[in-house]
Amino acid sequence: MSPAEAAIRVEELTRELNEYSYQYYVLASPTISDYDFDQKLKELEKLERLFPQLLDADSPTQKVGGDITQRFNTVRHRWPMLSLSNTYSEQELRDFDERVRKAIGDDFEYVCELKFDGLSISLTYEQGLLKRAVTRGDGIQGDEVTTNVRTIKKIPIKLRTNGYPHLFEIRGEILMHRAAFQRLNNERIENGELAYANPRNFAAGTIKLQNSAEVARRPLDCFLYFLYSDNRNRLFNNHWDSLQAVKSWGFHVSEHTALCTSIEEVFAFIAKWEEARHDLTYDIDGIVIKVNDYGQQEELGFTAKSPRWAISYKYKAEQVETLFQSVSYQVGRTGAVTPVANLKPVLLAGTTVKRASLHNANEIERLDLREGDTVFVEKGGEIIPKVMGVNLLKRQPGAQPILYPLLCPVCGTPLVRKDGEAVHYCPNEDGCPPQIVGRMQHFIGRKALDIEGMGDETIETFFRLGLLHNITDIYVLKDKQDELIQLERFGQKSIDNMIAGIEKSKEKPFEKLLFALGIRYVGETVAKKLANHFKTIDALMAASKEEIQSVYEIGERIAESVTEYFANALHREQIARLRKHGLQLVVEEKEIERLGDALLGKSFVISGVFEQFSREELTALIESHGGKLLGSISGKLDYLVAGDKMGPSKLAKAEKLGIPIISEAEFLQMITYRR
Ligand SMILES: NC(=O)c1ccc[n+]([C@@H]2O[C@H](COP(=O)([O-])OP(=O)(O)OC[C@H]3O[C@@H](n4cnc5c(N)ncnc54)[C@H](O)[C@@H]3O)[C@@H](O)[C@H]2O)c1
Ligand SMILES: [Zn+2]
Repeated sequence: MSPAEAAIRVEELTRELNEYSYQYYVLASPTISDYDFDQKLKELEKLERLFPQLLDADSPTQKVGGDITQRFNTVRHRWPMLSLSNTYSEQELRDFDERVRKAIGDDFEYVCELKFDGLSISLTYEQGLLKRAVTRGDGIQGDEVTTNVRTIKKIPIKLRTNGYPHLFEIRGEILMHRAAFQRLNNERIENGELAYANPRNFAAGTIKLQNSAEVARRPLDCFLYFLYSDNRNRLFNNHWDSLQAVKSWGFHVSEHTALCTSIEEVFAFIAKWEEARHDLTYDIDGIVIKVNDYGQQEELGFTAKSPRWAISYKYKAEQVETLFQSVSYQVGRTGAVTPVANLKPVLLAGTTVKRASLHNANEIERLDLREGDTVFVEKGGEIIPKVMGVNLLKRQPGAQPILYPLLCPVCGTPLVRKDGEAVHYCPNEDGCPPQIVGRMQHFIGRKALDIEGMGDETIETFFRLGLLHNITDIYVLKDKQDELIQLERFGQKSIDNMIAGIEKSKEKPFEKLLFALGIRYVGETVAKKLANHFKTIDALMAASKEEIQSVYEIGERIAESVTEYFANALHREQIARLRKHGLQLVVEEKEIERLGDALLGKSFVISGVFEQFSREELTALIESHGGKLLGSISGKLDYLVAGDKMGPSKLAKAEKLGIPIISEAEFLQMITYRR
């Protein structure tokens, strides 16, 4: 390759790798496998070695990938948080072992650990108390997410034993177990929210939420694997001993760790976990191998991006090739259309795979999927496997591209796609059978009106027989008992049960009903916020988009969806009928526990990061003292409670409108002094 050719290739690889990293770290939706990403990175490294004049300080080979958001305090790491060099091959691992031997001789040990597939976190403890938690960010500085990390039960807030240094930093990986991932992701799908692709993305997305109460609701775990402190070398000689010690201080350290004296033992560890990893309840993507002795680690040192005394051996995600047969388009409760590839059955990671997800039209286009193609299928943390690519060598000449349907595959209505969204929807929400059935199933579901004695199948059967056309029909079933008793497998006892369940659902609180309606983007939490703010369905129905959007943490997308829903005459008529049947359309008083009236009639916006309270806690304080929270700054606002790192535009707006800007302490005085 000539230097000119190399320069072109280096530029091309740099551009591609930067784009993939952005998709991976910032958008949390990778479009290339880790293996392919790492191969491209290695190709770039090689070119930079061959043509050193092409090496740029800003190259992806020199930087730790990651993102820093503007939403948190940015904190500089005392010790840089580096990446690890990685390999997928036995030979490269032997080369690593050779390099280590050359530098420090033959007398050393390795510690082998699992490579947890989560996000790294740095925790600082002072006097045995958790002071600060910071994400890796770009390796030099990261986001301070202490409030969120404090909700993780496996991370001690206060250490119980003695013997730890006065000040130390400990690093580890935050992750979500697969079972929790599937449960919470299914909930999101049911609520019409965007699903996460895998447990790692879910964990990373959770740690960066602004709402710590929501973080606490999502179970996260954390394994610790690095100790740093100024006097570390006086306390321990090596990494292994430090791991045993931090375990006794109360940290969660993996039990699947081994001390190895030869590279052959390392290979045995790798081979064991290649199989055994499927039995773990969380994902790992490889093994980390670290030189044990601290003195030897120092001798080996670091590159710009990673320590020379450690390496990760990554497992290639299991991939198989099979024939793609057709695409099925499934219509969900919210009208979202999901394309699924039907495949020639094939064995993958212990299960037979017949179908694989294609996500949306963009994905089909990206894959350039054609009829009769042979595809690569991979199993990630996802519920169903994913089509990763097409084997172009096996493409039939003249194969036709897959065209996304223009019409709903069930009801024939032209599909729509909103600006900026990847997903197609069938807009015929009140006439498209899977949407009607799905909405009724959602209505009776456990988290909605929780109607006992009625299940998904009952709904389907009743819909098919013409006994139910929409949710309001559920409340007239009691007048149709003569018809019901004729049905097969439906005795008097189950009818009685069901009718009792339906009657009981009339007492469910307004927020449950609001959630049960299945308005797009109105999940449980949003329903609760809207109910608490507007108090009655009439107030909500009369509210403008702007008024809805002014509710704390309610965005434009939700506001638009709610106003659209209630603008529909059919929906208004359904509400009228539900009212006639006696369902709860107002918030029962007493729902907000009142601590005082000091803030009665006053409205607040809170912005930024606070010292003593989380934003959630401040919200609760305002509401329990009779105050109201607004979502945005307007002339009607009484106070802006400003914390650290408040957005400059908010500040400017409040100043322009002459709205009093108060600190956390000033706010607290408002409620203590007047009580
Ligand atoms: N598919 C894509 O589009 C895409 C894009 C960018 C990056 N990536 C992937 O991400 C990798 C880069 O990410 P990275 O810098 O986080 O590297 P990495 O994930 O390969 O390894 C470093 C990380 O491993 C983690 N880790 C887990 N268990 C550990 C243990 N026991 N000891 C020490 N560390 C442990 C730490 O968080 C550490 O930061 C790339 O090599 C690539 O595979 C993929
Ligand atoms: Zn339809």
